[in-house]
Amino acid sequence: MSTAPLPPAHPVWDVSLRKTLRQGQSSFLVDVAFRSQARRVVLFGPSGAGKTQTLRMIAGIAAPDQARIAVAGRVLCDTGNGNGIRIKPQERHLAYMFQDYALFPHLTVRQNVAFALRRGLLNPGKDVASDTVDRWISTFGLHAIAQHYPHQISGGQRQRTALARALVSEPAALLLDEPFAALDKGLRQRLRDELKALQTELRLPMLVITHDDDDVGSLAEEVICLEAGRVVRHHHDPLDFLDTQSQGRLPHVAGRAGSA
Ligand SMILES: Nc1ncnc2c1ncn2[C@@H]1O[C@H](COP(=O)(O)OP(=O)(O)OP(=O)(O)O)[C@@H](O)[C@H]1O
Repeated sequence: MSTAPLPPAHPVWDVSLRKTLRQGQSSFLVDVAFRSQARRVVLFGPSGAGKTQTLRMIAGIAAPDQARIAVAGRVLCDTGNGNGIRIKPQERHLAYMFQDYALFPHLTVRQNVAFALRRGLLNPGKDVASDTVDRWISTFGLHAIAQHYPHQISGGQRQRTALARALVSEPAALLLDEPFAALDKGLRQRLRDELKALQTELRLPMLVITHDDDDVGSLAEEVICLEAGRVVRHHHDPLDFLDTQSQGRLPHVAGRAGSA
């Protein structure tokens, strides 16, 4: 008897959202929908395509006009369901890493990492005891700089601190906005490899925004291309995406190799 695996009950990413952004006389419509079973998905598109706005609505820090958003089987927002579901950002259990990392400048590396575990309104103390914080400080090799402030550390160390801070609360998924944009080329590739290895170990769903092909090549299982606020292509194979990109860069495209 054949034992074909059952299809998974829920897609990892089930996103359908709409929002009109208005500024003065101009407006911009974000109308994005995609479903994916992949754990490492890249949202790719030129500047102004609507990538950050999409991520902000998934995270719950921007409110869509209409949406149904479910991540890893949990419905986070459903405006079409009776009174509607809009889970608060802090209750979505998603970690969001901003383009500029948004570390707290007046807190040390250790305090920044511990921030998500604070109770009440007080910032964590400099020597806050926590096995979880220790684990992430150690995973990202931050021991030597744990008592430094963000302005005293390098770009790569800032990025690692931001990732440690994102992971310390054991999120259900990781949302990363241009995680490597602020780094130089060599460091970028090293941190991509580290991030991929970590994601593979944790099996944590990860949605990454980028307009860098190399991020796609290193990280993506699937690629969703956004232009002018909409999904224009969904590549289930990142090699297809890279192929399309390289064809687009050729001065004269005579047809794909192997095609008639
Ligand atoms: N509050 C707002 N009011 C009106 N338009 C806005 C507002 N915020 C963003 N936009 C517009 O929405 C569009 C999408 O912006 P978004 O930041 O999502 O782009 P992006 O794809 O992330 O670009 P980048 O790669 O440069 O970060 C842009 O054209 C931007 O000007």
